Amino acid sequence: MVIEYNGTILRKEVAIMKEKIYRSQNRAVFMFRIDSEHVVDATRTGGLARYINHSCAPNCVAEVVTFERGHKIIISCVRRIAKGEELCLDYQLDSAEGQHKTACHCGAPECRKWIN
Ligand SMILES: C[S@@+](CC[C@H](N)C(=O)[O-])C[C@H]1O[C@@H](n2cnc3c(N)ncnc32)[C@H](O)[C@@H]1O
Repeated sequence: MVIEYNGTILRKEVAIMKEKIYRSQNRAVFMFRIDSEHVVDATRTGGLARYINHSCAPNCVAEVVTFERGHKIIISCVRRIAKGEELCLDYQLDSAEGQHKTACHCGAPECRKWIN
């Protein structure tokens, strides 16, 4: 394990509402979808894991561990990581359209060009 993705677990509907509020406040939004019904909101309560960028050839993977009393998102490495190397994840975001697409700058030879 490298780090846990901390934050507040929200139902999907609440997360959608909160995201609108954060955007209206020009706040950067940090959210991680656990499953179709739950999201971890790290915008105000999260730790350093929220700053991990996307890569199409990541050195880390995020796994959702489900407990009786909730969920945890555990980030582990998938290969040896050199000192000073940036941690990165494949966000595996649903594909977006038009202006909602974000160009990927991961620089990997196998880059898919978009993060969503
Ligand atoms: C969870 S934040 C990652 C931390 C962010 N870079 C920061 O400085 O706060 C996710 C956002 O970072 C940017 N990002 C992350 N990985 C990227 C990539 N490979 N290419 C382009 N933008 C990326 C996108 O704007 C994305 O919505």
